[in-house]
Amino acid sequence: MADSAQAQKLVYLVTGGCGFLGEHVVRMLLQQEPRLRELRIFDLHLGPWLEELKTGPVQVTAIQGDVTQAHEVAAAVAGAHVVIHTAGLVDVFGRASPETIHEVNVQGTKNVIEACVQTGTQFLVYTSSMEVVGPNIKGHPFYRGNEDTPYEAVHRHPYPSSKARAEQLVLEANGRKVRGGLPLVTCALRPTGIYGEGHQIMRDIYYQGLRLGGRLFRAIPASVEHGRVYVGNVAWMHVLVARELQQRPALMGGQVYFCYDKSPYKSYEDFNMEFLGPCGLRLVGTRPLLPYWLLMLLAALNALLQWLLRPLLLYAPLLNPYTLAMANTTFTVSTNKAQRHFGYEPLFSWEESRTRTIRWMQAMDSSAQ
Ligand SMILES: NC(=O)C1=CN([C@@H]2O[C@H](COP(=O)(O)OP(=O)(O)OC[C@H]3O[C@@H](n4cnc5c(N)ncnc54)[C@H](O)[C@@H]3O)[C@@H](O)[C@H]2O)C=CC1
Ligand SMILES: CC(C)CCC[C@@H](C)[C@H]1CC[C@H]2[C@@H]3[C@H](O)CC4=CC(=O)CC[C@]4(C)[C@H]3CC[C@]12C
Repeated sequence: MADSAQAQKLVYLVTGGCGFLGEHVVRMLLQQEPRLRELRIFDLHLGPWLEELKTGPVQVTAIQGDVTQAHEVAAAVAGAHVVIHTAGLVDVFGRASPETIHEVNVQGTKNVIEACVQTGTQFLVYTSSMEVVGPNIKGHPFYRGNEDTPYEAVHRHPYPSSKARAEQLVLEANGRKVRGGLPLVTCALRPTGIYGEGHQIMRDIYYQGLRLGGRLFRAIPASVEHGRVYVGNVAWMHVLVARELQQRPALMGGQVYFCYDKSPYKSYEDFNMEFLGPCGLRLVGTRPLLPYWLLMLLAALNALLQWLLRPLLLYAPLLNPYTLAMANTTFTVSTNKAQRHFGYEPLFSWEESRTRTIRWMQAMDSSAQ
């Protein structure tokens, strides 16, 4: 008892802890980080599921706050040993303005960095994205690349631009002196497209398929590979990187790591069918049903409609020029940098990741009926 009381001494803060990834990070920390004394969960919207966590041995503190408000961030960070900054505005559908995306993703990250410096927090893990690399606007493929693969990263869309700028700020902050004189140690994790329990886009595509009579129509050639990674493994990587950053600051400080696991390389649609298929949906066509030029036209039309309707309503379909380019450009990673630097191995096999995701979708399905 005395031993475990002594061992439980660390305070962690997870920003965005009620989001899709954030919730998995929170639950993973509670399961896998025995040195945890207090876990602070900071989010704009707090989830009701937090209540059930408050009965465990770790003190769980829910903080409703906004990363764009420097004073709220500083108050949450004060006294924390480690910050895992997952909060962000994930919008590639034109729901939010470019200014708002920048404010949350860039200014929010600046506020987190400054809060660490001012209050003396030494370890900061940032959830970046594959999108800081690509796909770029020229549609160049990134085929099974790693952290050192040369690639022309060119951003125009507000989301990847904001993630790239925020990642740069986090990496540049590595080594800054925090209050008390110790150096800040930072690193960034770059997930590819995350899937798993709680994935909103998968849910949307599933309901779209149901509306279309249980069918989805192939839009992208099966040969275009899109990188995907299971949310449980992304969460595990966050827990491990946060722990090991404290042990190996010289090696890991200022580094970026792609998030990867054993999920197969497939096209975006074929990959989704691994889960949607067992839920009764069918992907129609071995080749795209519409020619690419027509899809581009439809995507452009959607963008025009979004602009025209904006004063009246928010029209934000899945298909727009940006999402089409994303889905239609090969972007996959093949790396072992996380394994080499901090001993990462996926916690969940592909079979388990798949089963868990299917189980979640089937439960969603039965609760909807
Ligand atoms: N979903 C994906 O496929 C990928 C996501 N990422 C990154 O992972 C992180 C988490 O993404 P998801 O969990 O998918 O998104 P999400 O939208 O489910 O979670 C983001 C969380 O941040 C919170 N948040 C947003 N604005 C905030 C603000 N101003 N102040 C405080 N909290 C705020 C939201 O309330 C939400 O709970 C993001 O930084 C995203 O850029 C990176 C790669 C892929
Ligand atoms: C109807 C179209 C032909 C298919 C649309 C699919 C798109 C909605 C998705 C294709 C690729 C996705 C993105 C990708 O996985 C990388 C991402 C990384 C992030 O950091 C956030 C999410 C996302 C932008 C993801 C969003 C949905 C797609 C664009």
